[in-house]
Amino acid sequence: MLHDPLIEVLDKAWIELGLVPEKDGYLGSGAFGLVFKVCDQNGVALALKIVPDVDDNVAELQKQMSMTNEAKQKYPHLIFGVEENSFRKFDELGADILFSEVGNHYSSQRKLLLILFKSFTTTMWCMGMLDWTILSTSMGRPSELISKEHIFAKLIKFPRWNRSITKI
Ligand SMILES: Nc1ncnc2c1ncn2[C@@H]1O[C@H](COP(=O)(O)OP(=O)(O)OP(=O)(O)O)[C@@H](O)[C@H]1O
Repeated sequence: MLHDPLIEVLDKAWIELGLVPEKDGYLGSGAFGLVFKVCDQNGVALALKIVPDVDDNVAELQKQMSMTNEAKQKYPHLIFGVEENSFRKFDELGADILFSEVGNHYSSQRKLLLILFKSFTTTMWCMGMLDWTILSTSMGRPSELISKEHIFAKLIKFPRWNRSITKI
């Protein structure tokens, strides 16, 4: 039978932290570990991350714990917390850590924010083009119509241009 040190880390973490594994609880994997949904003894869902003891994984996990704690102090509503005293190191096997929330992991939030940001900049860009088109159409009209008032009348519909109207 094959021996996988990560399975041993998982077993030890469950026992030491008094956790109940969730059926189909696999949440995902990152660059250096696996994450599972588990429940504490009060039935509260938590995310358990385990890493194998290869390269600097264990040290990285410890670093992630301190950085998460620092970030949580600064932005309590944005960051998932780490459960107190949940970091365990199992010699030559790996380590674990327990995050206090299961939900939209920050990587999916990051993707959502990126999509929102891209749509926002595209909209702004299109609106800028629209303003520019209106402005150049106005400029192409007979000179008696190219008055500040005429352009103003067109641009006033676009309040964000109000500041630049004085420059016309
Ligand atoms: N608290 C959580 N709630 C729900 N899903 C989570 C949670 N934490 C992690 N996950 C899932 O597990 C995956 C791996 O998370 P993990 O923290 O190991 O990696 P990462 O943040 O993507 O990158 P890195 O390996 O660099 O830390 C995530 O992409 C996400 O799908």
